[in-house]
Amino acid sequence: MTEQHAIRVGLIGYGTAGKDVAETILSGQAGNTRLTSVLVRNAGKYNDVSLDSCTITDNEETFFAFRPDVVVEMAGHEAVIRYAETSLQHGCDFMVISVGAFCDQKLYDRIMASASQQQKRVLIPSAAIAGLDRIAAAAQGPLERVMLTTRKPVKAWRDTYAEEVVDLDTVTQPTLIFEGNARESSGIFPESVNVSAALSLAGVGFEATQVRVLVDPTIEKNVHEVTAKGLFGEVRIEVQNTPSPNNPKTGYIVAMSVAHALKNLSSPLVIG
Ligand SMILES: NC(=O)C1=CN([C@@H]2O[C@H](COP(=O)(O)OP(=O)(O)OC[C@H]3O[C@@H](n4cnc5c(N)ncnc54)[C@H](O)[C@@H]3O)[C@@H](O)[C@H]2O)C=CC1
Ligand SMILES: O=C([O-])CC(=O)C(=O)O
Repeated sequence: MTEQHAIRVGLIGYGTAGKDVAETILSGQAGNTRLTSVLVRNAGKYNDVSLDSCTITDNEETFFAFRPDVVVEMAGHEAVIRYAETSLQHGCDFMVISVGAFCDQKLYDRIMASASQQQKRVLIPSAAIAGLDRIAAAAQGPLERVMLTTRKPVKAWRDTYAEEVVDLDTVTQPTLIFEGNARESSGIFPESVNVSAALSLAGVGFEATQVRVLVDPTIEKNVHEVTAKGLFGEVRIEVQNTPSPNNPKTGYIVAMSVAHALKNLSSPLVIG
């Protein structure tokens, strides 16, 4: 494939993970892709940022005028609500990391209908979690249990729902702050437990996916443990993600996973 045929990428959000994704594309780590435009909320904040020939804009029309093949959302639930259907209707695939927004079933159904109608795809990279391929394969047969346990250090829980249920300044022991299903966890933790939504969509859905969330002052990394049992057998997968210094809620691996998913779009070899 020549540079001329590079996959055109439009990025929504230039925060912790979005910036890292932009860098991977510019450095060639995301395969044969080209960053055409970045949609931000206030372009004036980025006057000093130079991304080769890519345009940073806060204007939706300008963003889509660059005709991206794939729009990559790295901006949060509100951006999914606002731009998923619009992206598909502009003829773009939509790669999404704020998957928890899909806990709104009506929104999810509308987005899926748009994707089918436009013959475009919604792409969900593994991001902070692992084993989605295994859970999706295992869901081909009966699955009797899929469970996620998410544990993060105190600093990852500032400015979240956790502050309503635990005193983050004094907590010394691992403390359970949520137990329920993924429909609930995706909505309660929009910035921290999107992984529960990705797991649901891979496996047994939002209601049947069980979720436990802990504030854990004894750990340094963001830990996600997936367990599942079914006809296929059993699996237990634990990831320990190094938190990004700019946003300890998010691991470095999130942008790396998006880069890998983008690379898969143009690679002759697709693994996973
Ligand atoms: N699926 C997964 O495993 C993971 C998903 N996430 C999701 O990714 C999101 C982003 O993570 P970070 O980069 O760490 O957050 P961040 O807070 O560092 O960056 C988000 C950026 O998006 C921008 N933004 C928000 N709404 C926007 C809009 N409508 N248009 C354009 N830009 C907008 C913000 O100004 C900010 O610069 C999180 O909120 C979370 O929902 C994060 C980690 C893992
Ligand atoms: O990066 C992580 O550990 C996971 C995360 O924030 C999310 O799922 O929203």
